[in-house]
Amino acid sequence: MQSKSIKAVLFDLDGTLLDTADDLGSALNHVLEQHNLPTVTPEAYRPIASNGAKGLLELGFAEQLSKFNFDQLREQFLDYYQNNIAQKTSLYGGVPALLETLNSNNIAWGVVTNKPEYLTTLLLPYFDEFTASQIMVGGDTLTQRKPHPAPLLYAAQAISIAPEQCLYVGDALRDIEAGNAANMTTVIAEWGYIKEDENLSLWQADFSCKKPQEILSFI
Ligand SMILES: O=C(O)COP(=O)(O)O
Repeated sequence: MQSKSIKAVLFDLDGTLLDTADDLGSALNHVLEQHNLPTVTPEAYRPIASNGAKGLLELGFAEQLSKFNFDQLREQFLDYYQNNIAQKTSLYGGVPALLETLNSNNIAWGVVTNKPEYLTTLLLPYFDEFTASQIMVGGDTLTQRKPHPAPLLYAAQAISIAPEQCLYVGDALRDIEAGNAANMTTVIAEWGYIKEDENLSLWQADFSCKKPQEILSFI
């Protein structure tokens, strides 16, 4: 590994390190079934999976949404998800090897997600790889969440690495906006939940990768 100025890698979680879409989709379909509405296919929910409970409920309920109490739907969704959080979720191929290489080269790494902290704390222990993570910042750890840079700046400070020496890797525009605003080097995780017609060149990321291992070339 070449020695450049990058000393830490911070990652988005859903759609970047973990493929959580099918457990999120199951939670959505459970709520839809409870209300006798048609369920949603993986092809439809996967590109939305990074948008959390709100984005998925908006997709599934569409124009029916206004007929329901949104907070109640969200609670049903989160209850089901919490109780079934790691049924189908897995690390993306190449992620374990990437994290292993970071560990063996003493590159600090951690997670900055918009997923609520209680769910993230519940999910990460299902995967031994996260024991080496040095920081976890959830969507409600601070009052601001991505695309605001505050969670990223907080993570960098917690691991005592200057933001300019951090990479931030994510699969959503809000990840790249947050990373750029935090003065980090930003990388698009193209293997994540990105719509087919998305024009990634408009995101203004520093780099874009098709596979997790490619991230090592920036370090
Ligand atoms: O659950 C969410 O809201 C999205 O989570 P992410 O930031 O890890 O993509």
